[in-house]
Amino acid sequence: MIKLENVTVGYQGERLTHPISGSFAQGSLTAIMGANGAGKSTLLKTLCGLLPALSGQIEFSQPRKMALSWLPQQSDIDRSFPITVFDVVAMGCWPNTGILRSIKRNDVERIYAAMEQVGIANLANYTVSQLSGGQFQRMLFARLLVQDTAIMFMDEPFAGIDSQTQEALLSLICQLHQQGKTIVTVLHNPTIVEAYFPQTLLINQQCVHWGETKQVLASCSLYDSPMKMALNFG
Ligand SMILES: Nc1ncnc2c1ncn2[C@@H]1O[C@H](COP(=O)(O)OP(=O)(O)OP(=O)(O)O)[C@@H](O)[C@H]1O
Repeated sequence: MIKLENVTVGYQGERLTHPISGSFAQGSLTAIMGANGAGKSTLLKTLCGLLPALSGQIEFSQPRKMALSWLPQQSDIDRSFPITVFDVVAMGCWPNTGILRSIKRNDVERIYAAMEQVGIANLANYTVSQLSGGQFQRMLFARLLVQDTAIMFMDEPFAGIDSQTQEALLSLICQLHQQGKTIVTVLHNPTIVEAYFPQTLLINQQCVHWGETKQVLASCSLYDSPMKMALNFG
């Protein structure tokens, strides 16, 4: 479980969000929603420990370092770095092996199994600059599968990908949820959120809604206009 008590996030002391209190239960599947610039990515980075909270407390029921993995926004990643798909997916082993130790045969099998599961085993020797957006996103999911942590944070995993890849990745998220993972995903599309995500955390500077997705979306007065809602939570 991850418990938040009056947590605010932001930069240089300037808070982006209303204080957030509540918890991500073990095994829950939650969407974080809010307008552009509302602080969703900042909240995710704060939960991961990459940024300090401006105020409040975040408590993990297990040591955070080994328990979580993070799928960053594609725009946060330098795709010109000369590294192969295999090597990126192999980074999922680092929490267990350390950066400098070589991976074992068993790890290589896990890496190939993960690439197979997301349909990119044939791209193992490609460099990341040679991948399409959807292939790149599948690669990041393969790394998450290798990391195999109890908690998974994902930042806009479907941004800029085709509907077939989106379906494949949504089905993977559902499988991971069924395996008991705690999954927190930043998303913009209310139709996907309503169909697949039982819990929603809606944030902006003035208020926070957190609970069952239907109730959270219904509490938003713009619920009848998904597009308006995605762009302008108020
Ligand atoms: N490193 C940084 N230093 C200062 N301000 C930042 C930094 N990173 C982001 N911001 C600002 O913080 C605000 C929130 O950014 P964030 O990326 O968390 O929003 P978001 O809700 O994820 O938005 P989007 O839906 O557009 O991805 C934005 O106004 C952004 O300009």
